[in-house]
Amino acid sequence: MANLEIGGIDCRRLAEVSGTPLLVYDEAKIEGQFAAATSNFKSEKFETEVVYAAKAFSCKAIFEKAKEAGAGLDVVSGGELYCAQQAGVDMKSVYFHGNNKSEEELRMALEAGCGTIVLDNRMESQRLVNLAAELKRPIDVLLRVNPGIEAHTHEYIRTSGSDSKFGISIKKAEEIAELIQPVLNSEYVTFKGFHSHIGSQITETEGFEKALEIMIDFIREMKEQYRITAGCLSIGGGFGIKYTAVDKPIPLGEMAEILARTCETLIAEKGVALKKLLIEPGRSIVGEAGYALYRVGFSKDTDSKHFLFVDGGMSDNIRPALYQAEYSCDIATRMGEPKDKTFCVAGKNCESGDILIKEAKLPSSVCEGDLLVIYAAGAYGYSMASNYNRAGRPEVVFVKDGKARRVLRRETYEDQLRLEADEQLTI
Ligand SMILES: Cc1ncc(COP(=O)(O)O)c(C=O)c1O
Ligand SMILES: N[C@@H](CCCC[NH3+])C(=O)O
Repeated sequence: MANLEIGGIDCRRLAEVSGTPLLVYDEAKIEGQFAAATSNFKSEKFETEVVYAAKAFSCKAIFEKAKEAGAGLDVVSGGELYCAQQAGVDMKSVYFHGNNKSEEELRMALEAGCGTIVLDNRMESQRLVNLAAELKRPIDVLLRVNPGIEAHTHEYIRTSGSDSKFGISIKKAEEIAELIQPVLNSEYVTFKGFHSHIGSQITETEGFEKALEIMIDFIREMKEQYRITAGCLSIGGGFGIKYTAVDKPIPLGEMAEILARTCETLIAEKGVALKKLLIEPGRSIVGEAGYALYRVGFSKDTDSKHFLFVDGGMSDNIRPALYQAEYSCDIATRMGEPKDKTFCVAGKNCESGDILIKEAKLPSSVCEGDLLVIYAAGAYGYSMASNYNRAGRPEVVFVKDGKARRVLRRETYEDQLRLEADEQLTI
């Protein structure tokens, strides 16, 4: 009976030291993914930049890894921006996204010296121009447009259909040109180009190639029809990873290379001068590097199911309940044993939908006290975790070369009570 090792460390030891549920990141895998993206996303025709999408997993330690890899940072809230500041990220490399940034967040970005705001709509464009003038702070902008591509992924994580809440439909060229006008007249805000993002967990190149073509045609149209020059294009993130044997993603490095080459061909064909191309991977950087370790508790048989309960659940990984997302798992303390029984792996949250894996083949010898590992748990698990049932968020450790470091400590009952208040409000 063997135990799973991550980064040269026995899982049982990790669980003994840190407790469970525990999120373990193999640092070498994170570094490998950053390197695959940055080294393959290169061109002699234009500048390139890899921007890590913080929403996939954010904490100071991962922001530091992005910085070391020479990647920029995509943030979508004051909270992510603040964390980036505290991690010592170069604010010039920060791209601030979001469809409804508050005035407070826009001020914060301007005051922090954030490099680029990715504008979403007309109201935001005018608001930013006014605020930048008031604060006398320079800032670059990209405008998010919606190329209208239906990506092959779950409907909740598609972002680019014509009714998406993000960006402005590419069909509304005149409206887009009008929206950019105040920026072009602004002393402080500089229009750099366009952004598009077609969805997430996309495993084929086709959607991205299509998006590139549509966006490059659009850049040409804006130049010819409206004399608006967009030197910069971000094609967003969304590169898929392998959750189960069904997923056959294109490796991130290959994807990055294909996008750079496709863009070179397209700009040559269409006679478009592009200064810079960006990608914004999130999931593909951290997803497969993350291992969720749970302690097995009780088990029970119902009419048609063998339930195996673990000490976490939808409060640390909402994805199965929210998107019917599928994962693969093992009993980390029984590696190599025959997987001869089908279990339904369920969490401990008070919700029937709190199922992590509907049908998992595992050794029938599994018993209370064993450890269960869910693979590819590094993206959108911790970042979408909640305190449902006052479950505390798990501890997070980074492991590498037989060494482990805690990067986020376990959330305690006391941490939660710190938010309690009993103050009379002056209304
Ligand atoms: C604008 C934008 N960029 C990047 C990403 C990162 O996506 P992913 O984690 O799928 O790479 C997202 C999320 O889907 C996004 O909305
Ligand atoms: N949170 C989603 C992806 C949304 C990406 C953000 N636009 C997931 O877990 O798959």
